Amino acid sequence: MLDPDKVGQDALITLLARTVEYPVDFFLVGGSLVTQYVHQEVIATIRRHTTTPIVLFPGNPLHIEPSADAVLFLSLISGRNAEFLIGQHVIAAPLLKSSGLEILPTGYMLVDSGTQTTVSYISGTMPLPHDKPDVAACTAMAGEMLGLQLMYLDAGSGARRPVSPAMITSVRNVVDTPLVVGGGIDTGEKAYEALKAGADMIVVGNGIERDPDLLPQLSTVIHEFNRSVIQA
Ligand SMILES: CC(C)=CCC/C(C)=C/CC/C(C)=C/CC/C(C)=C/COP(=O)(O)OP(=O)(O)O
Ligand SMILES: O=P(O)(O)OC[C@@H](O)CO
Ligand SMILES: [Mg+2]
Repeated sequence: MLDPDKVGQDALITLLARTVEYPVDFFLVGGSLVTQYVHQEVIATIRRHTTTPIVLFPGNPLHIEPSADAVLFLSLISGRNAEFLIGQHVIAAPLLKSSGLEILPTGYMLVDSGTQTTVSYISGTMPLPHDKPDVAACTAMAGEMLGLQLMYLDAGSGARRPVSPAMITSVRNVVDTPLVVGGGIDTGEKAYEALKAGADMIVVGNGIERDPDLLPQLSTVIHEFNRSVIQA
């Protein structure tokens, strides 16, 4: 995940060069609260260096940028704030319709990580309790029944503790949609735990921003994990 406010041009180019050797599946571009509207520039830089698909991760309709490939159309189903369940979507719909972006209807679930996260504050919602996998499972089930095509469990950017393996597994067991997990994954071990518990995709932001050497470590972990799944 690339936060348009945090990625400097030089660091971005260095990171993009490293993804040639250690590829990622997608670049997520976005943030809850963006202060520098440089999505277009960040996307143009990514395009100059790779052909990896670019997916918007928007906090509100101002973050829509048609030069990306797709957008996570997030409905914040862990919360009870109508604005983030459907309100912002009504505002964004005509823009998205004419944008040409692929729309990925996503059940977005915030999970408590011990401290208040930017997303929880900005959305004015309470996250799911960290130790209640059943609540997460029922939320995801309802999201799938409503037609959402992707589930995203997020402990929030820079979370002290990531989503627990128990919660990931309980969601994995009840829905057929792909499952994305993010927030606080800053070591190879945490990435492996999330994959082993049932995540199909992991999102890493702060960890790689802080330590670019995490990228090769994660790449190794993911390759080893995929190899072990193929052999089993
Ligand atoms: C319908 C459209 C286009 C937008 C609304 C989308 C909704 C409902 C968003 C849900 C709530 C929200 C504010 C999500 C933002 C998720 C996000 C991009 C998180 C990235 O992390 P940050 O919270 O920015 O991390 P930092 O605190 O590290 O900057
Ligand atoms: O920055 P981190 O903690 O990796 O979190 C990424 C993403 O899941 C945040 O929404
Ligand atoms: Mg941010």
